[in-house]
Amino acid sequence: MDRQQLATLLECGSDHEWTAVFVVRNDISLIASNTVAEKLLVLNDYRASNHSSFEKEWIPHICAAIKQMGDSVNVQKETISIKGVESILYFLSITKNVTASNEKAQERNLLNMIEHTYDGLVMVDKDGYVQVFSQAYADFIEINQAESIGKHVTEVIPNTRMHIVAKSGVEETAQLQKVGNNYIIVTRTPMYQDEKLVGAVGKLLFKNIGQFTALFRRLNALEKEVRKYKGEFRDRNKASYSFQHLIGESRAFVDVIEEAKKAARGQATILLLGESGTGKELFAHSIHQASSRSMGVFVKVNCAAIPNDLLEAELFGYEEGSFTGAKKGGKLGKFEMADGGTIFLDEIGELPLHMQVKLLRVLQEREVERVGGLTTKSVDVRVVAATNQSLQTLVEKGEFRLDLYYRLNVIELKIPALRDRKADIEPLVHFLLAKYEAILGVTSKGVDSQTMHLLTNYQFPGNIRELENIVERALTLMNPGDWFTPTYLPKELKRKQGHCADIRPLATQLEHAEKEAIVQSLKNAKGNKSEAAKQLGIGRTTLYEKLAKHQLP
Ligand SMILES: Nc1ncnc2c1ncn2[C@@H]1O[C@H](COP(=O)(O)OP(=O)(O)OP(=O)(O)O)[C@@H](O)[C@H]1O
Repeated sequence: MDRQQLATLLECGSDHEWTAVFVVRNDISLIASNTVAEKLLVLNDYRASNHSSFEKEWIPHICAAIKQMGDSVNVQKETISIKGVESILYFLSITKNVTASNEKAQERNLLNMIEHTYDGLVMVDKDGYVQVFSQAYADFIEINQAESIGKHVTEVIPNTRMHIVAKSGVEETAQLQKVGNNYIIVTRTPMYQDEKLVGAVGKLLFKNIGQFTALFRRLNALEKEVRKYKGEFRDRNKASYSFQHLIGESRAFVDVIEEAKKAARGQATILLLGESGTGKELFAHSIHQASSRSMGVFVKVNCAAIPNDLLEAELFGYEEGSFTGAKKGGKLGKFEMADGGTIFLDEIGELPLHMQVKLLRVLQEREVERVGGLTTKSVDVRVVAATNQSLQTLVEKGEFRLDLYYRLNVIELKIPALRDRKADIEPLVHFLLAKYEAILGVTSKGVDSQTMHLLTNYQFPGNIRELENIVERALTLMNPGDWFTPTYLPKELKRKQGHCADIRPLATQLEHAEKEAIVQSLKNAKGNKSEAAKQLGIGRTTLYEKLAKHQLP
């Protein structure tokens, strides 16, 4: 074998399986393949050895090093003659262990990940000895990372409980731990392998309590904000009245209140009928408050106030991008908002026909479909509807669907007009007077009998709303502390009842007439008091007394 052949032999082998050849001549020379040289980097050391120590010490040493790398090795020895010189060839047939090297690579990746992902991480075995310690953690507590491995964790981390968790198997979440002058927040999790406790992993969540407090404050602020919005939503969508706010003692009124209280107990749809201003909305609020849904929201929809093309989106909501101008994230419809509560559909007679069909479906299926949506959502809502129109007439005219009318009219409550329950007028006037005195910050002596008489006999086409306006107007025009006299009633009301002049108490009118007569007679007598007394047919002393009484000069 010449040098060239030997060189080829030395460098043979593939990536996964390669052969290292060592040639020992005359006890002193050594040649190894480059592959082995690169891998073991100890070639020069072999060169210095002799044949006997090479075989006894270095071959086992090289084999051990190869095995430690996870590969397997097989040694063969052959005696050959190279250019007449006897030499010994050692063939090391090395097989790379792919699995082992993959595992090594995975381990390296994992450690790499730990270094880059976690702020601080420590892993101990079941006896509390450190197996892994991330650089960030080491930097934070100012220790040498490499030196920490293998030490007992209590020697590395002050006030640690890692060794306790590794023994107890009980997780400790978000615990405060003092490190130097700082408080840190850590989580210690026991580690199991084949259901056996093998150690624990500790994670540093916050490097100082300040970070945690800042996060905690932020969370608190967000929570407050959510509570505020929830509160605002509930405030805007809550029933503000209950039956005790409804004033009236007439038989007709008391009867309808009783019916409404019974209806409130169930879940059936209620239709409130009555002229405008009779208190239908107040009834709807009160029914919700007296029902089992009182903890839920009360959502009011005025069907007459919403433009036709917006009505569907308003009632059932819409999905994002369902039309130009649709809000990002879509919008909740009133039915969804009222889930668990009551929806009050005021002026239901104004609902356009195409929407009546959709409403009918919701009432039947108890499901809503958002505009632009592909799915339906079930809602648990009680419906209370109201109208001042005759739905039957609308049905006859083809403006209201008969099927919807029946769906709504499960329980019908008719609220009588104020003129049909005159006994309610007086208590209502007193109630409204007190209400508006408080609102306007004024006081009055009360309502005189003439005014009450006029009010009781008035027809009130606008019902209680009209009475409310009359009382507010009077209190605004009156001097503080005055009586509510007919002077402060609207002319229209007095005219309709043939009441042409203000009627004031007789004594007041007599006083006023006396003062007028005195002023007139003094004018006629050009200030001569004796002459004026003569004209008036009274004595001078009496005239002087009356001048003083009326504070005339
Ligand atoms: N029984 C009552 N006691 C006290 N106030 C009442 C009573 N009924 C009605 N009101 C008052 O009268 C006004 C009109 O009532 P409400 O709005 O409930 O009437 P409505 O029948 O719903 O009217 P519309 O048909 O015009 O919507 C409200 O300010 C309400 O507070």
